[in-house]
Amino acid sequence: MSEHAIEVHQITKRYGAIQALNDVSFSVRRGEIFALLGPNGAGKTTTLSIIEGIRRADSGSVQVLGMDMATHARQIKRRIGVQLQTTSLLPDLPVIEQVWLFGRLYGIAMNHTHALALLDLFGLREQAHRLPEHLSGGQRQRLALAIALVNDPEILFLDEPTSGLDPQSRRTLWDTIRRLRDEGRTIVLTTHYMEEAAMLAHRVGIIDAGKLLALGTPGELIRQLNRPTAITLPDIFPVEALATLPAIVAINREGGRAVLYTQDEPRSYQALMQLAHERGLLLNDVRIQPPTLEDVFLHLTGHTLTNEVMPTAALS
Ligand SMILES: Nc1ncnc2c1ncn2[C@@H]1O[C@H](COP(=O)(O)OP(=O)(O)OP(=O)(O)O)[C@@H](O)[C@H]1O
Repeated sequence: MSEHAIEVHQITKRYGAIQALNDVSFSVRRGEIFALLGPNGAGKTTTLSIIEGIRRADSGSVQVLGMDMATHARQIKRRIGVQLQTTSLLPDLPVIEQVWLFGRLYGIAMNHTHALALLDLFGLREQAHRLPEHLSGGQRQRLALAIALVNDPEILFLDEPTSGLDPQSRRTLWDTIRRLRDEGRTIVLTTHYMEEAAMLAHRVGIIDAGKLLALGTPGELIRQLNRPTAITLPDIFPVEALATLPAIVAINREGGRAVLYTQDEPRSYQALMQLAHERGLLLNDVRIQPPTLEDVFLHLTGHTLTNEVMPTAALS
């Protein structure tokens, strides 16, 4: 059995004059959470829908679970789950009936107990007889996930699963996604939240303007950037003393703060603490800022990922 759940080879896609995808290739390993990270219009949804067999690429090929999408779409579709956009929920159907309906589309006759058990997994038992419009945003997203699982899929596709959610709902959904992957499923998601890719995904593909620009674990992508970490502290040491600290590549002093740029944060930090100890100075309010995926994105594209900043409460 191939270690890859998905292999995408050189896919391209045009919509009239718009080159939505340009020679995109990557693979997704079995059992990983893979995130396609990019801004609006980058080509994330197009990529996902081609892998799901909803759209066709103009050229290139896609293998899913060892089968070619061009020849085995039916077999593949039985083994994957696609999270609907919540706007695609049927407005007049109570929650539990939505689950039954999608089960029937897969030829699965779910009984009441089975459907309730699925809703239970997503904390939706009490909402079973409500209409979608009476659910919160987070509950609607969880219902869409529950529906994507009716056929017990091996691969789950989630298009911007936490878009528009508040920080608490977003964290809850991250936990749910991790649990689904712990059950052995492969998860492919798209996001334009840098923190979401960094915290949730094993590997990330960075996509912009239809091109896949980089691929790797968040740690690898950040390390390849080879940028120093910034250590900000009160400006209480002479610059000559700071310059003797190991691995420091630059020092800035401004507005009562000193910023040390280091290639080896643990070594520099330890030596800094030692320096404070030797001089009998108390060192508090020290901030450490390693480079982030946002820096990687900026470096690759020359522009920022998104104007929409995730509230920091989501990270606390
Ligand atoms: N059906 C379509 N017809 C014409 N252009 C399209 C169509 N679907 C997408 N596009 C264009 O193709 C490009 C890629 O769109 P796509 O939806 O794949 O990006 P995305 O990264 O998923 O963005 P978003 O997060 O906004 O959905 C965009 O320029 C978009 O406007």
